[in-house]
Amino acid sequence: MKLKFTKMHGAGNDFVVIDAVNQQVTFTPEQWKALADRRFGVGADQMLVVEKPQSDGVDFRYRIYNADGGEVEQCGNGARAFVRFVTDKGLTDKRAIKVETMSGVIEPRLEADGRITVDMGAPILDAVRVPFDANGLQARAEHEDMLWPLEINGKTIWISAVSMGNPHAVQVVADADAAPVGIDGPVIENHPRFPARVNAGFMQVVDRHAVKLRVFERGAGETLACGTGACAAVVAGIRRGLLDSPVTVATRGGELSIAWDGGAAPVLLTGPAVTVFEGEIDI
Ligand SMILES: N[C@H](CCC[C@H](N)C(=O)O)C(=O)O
Repeated sequence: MKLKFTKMHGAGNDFVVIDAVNQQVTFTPEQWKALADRRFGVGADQMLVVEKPQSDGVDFRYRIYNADGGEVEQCGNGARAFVRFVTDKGLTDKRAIKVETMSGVIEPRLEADGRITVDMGAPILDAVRVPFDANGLQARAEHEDMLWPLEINGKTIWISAVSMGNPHAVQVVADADAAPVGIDGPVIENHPRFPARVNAGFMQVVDRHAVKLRVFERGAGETLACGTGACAAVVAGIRRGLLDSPVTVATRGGELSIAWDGGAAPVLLTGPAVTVFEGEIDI
């Protein structure tokens, strides 16, 4: 079939965005993987599929597929690209849009300055719901947080387990640029204590309102930015007593801003969303 798509990115985390309101899209994981391939396909970290809503009181549904073809629960940078897409395509004239995802309804908003703020909902900190198997592990309390030991490549790392609808393992490192993201990232991603696998965050604290972050993403490898990863890292940093809201997150692809008042308060993610080109592909 001929598939129309829009290539977009949010701080360098890049997407193939598809209007499934006006075209029928039912692909296999192999087809999603082929679309994401940077040599034989269009190339992207994730594919975002915009559909009519299934629930009342919601404007759209959007589905997220990783480069490995697997469907996942949430994508923070993708939520911003979604807003830019439906606005620019004239699929809505709203500026605050209710969109349902696999992990629930979120409400991204197009700001007057063109940036987009997404209410990502409250973080999930109960290990079982991340999901993280903590059985038999001895946690280390730090401020409000619980740090868990993981055996990785012959060493023990201490991680915060946080879900933003999707699972994250966040560790603090002295130097994000020097962190062994390519070596430890895949081992963390596939660690048996994360039954749904996990996104691995490497956070360097710059000051109480700024961090540098690299994320080895589940199903995509290291990306230039990870929106839910930035949310999870800031939540972990605030709970560890290392950060105060709001926090500027410097990623390799650009800056994100995260605000969180703690507890059951929502995490607010603000950042850019850019359309790169329109395309069509036979798939
Ligand atoms: N790799 C993630 C999905 C994309 C998240 C990321 N691109 C973001 O901006 O939040 C996962 O498997 O949970």
